[in-house]
Amino acid sequence: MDEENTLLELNNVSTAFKIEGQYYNAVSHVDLKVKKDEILAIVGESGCGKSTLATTVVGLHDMKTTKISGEAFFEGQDLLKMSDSQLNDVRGAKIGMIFQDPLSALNPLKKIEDQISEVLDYHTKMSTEEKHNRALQLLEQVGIDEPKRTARQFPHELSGGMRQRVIIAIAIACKPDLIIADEPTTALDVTIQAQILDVLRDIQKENHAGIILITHDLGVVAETADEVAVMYAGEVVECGTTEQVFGDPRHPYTRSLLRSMPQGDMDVLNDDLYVIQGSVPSIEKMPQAGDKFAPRIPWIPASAHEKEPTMHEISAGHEVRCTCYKDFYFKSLEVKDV
Ligand SMILES: Nc1ncnc2c1ncn2[C@@H]1O[C@H](COP(=O)(O)OP(=O)(O)OP(=O)(O)O)[C@@H](O)[C@H]1O
Repeated sequence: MDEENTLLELNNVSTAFKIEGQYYNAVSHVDLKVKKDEILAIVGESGCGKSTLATTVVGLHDMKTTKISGEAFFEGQDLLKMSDSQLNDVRGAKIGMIFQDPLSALNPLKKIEDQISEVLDYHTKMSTEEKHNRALQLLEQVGIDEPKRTARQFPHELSGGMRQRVIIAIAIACKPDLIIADEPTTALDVTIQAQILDVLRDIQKENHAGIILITHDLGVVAETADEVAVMYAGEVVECGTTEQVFGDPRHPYTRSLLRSMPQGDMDVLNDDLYVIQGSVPSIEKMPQAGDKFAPRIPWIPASAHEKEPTMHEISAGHEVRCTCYKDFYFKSLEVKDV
């Protein structure tokens, strides 16, 4: 791992929410690195803690009901120790954020240009003319055909894809070093999704930014990401390059996810789509110790799991949690073999 290129380094990050007087972990002991010029995808089913991890990094939790521990070094400073005003300076300037629902992220009462100017006002000393020119340049950069027209419009006058482009324009307005995109294409149809991903990739190349792309869409990951971290029940269960994780998936959860998508996990029979047994437990019901995925693969004997699962290096940079990957097999195959 090239330390000089590391933009963000998470060490042992945990986030717990207070529910009826008790704290429960939504994110547990996460170690991750995001490098310059790279897209790290965080994948997993709904409820695995992907968004919580992202909002933890940028300090968007109500600390009256949230406990956060660990370190998140960004350009040498621990984001988790920053005051609100320090975080306000970082968010929008050095870290840009793109969230799932572009309509709720935009102010319905303000014209697009004013919304872009707002972030420039907060973080730069640009003149009115400079801001105007920068807004048009940004709209062009994110692939809007008529920047002047769009600049004068309100969010409701734009299509979903256009709104998401505007959100990206706002997120990159100050040329952030890191962009966090949480399900940026989920609300969009497939053609528009591909265009938005192209925009993100272009920006990453042009600005040399690092991107954290949160998604449950493995197709998007395969096409876009350089590195992948698979999360289950608040933990990273497998990480590595996209080639490593998709080409040689090891953790039972990763293998199940890949097998549940068309053309996934080619080394196993794929004539029918696999359905992962059960669902992600709510945080109150999450197993507190042992392999959290074990209840969903009950045919694997308890002795295959570590009592306190740790990460194991399969090859340089490719890590998998728990030793159970060595004994895992798909139950449907067992049935077919009979
Ligand atoms: N503010 C909160 N208070 C209590 N529990 C929360 C809070 N935010 C999230 N959770 C719980 O934490 C767990 C992780 O949620 P999170 O949204 O991070 O998952 P996710 O993988 O991003 O899922 P999705 O794709 O649906 O957003 C879930 O069980 C969720 O219900």
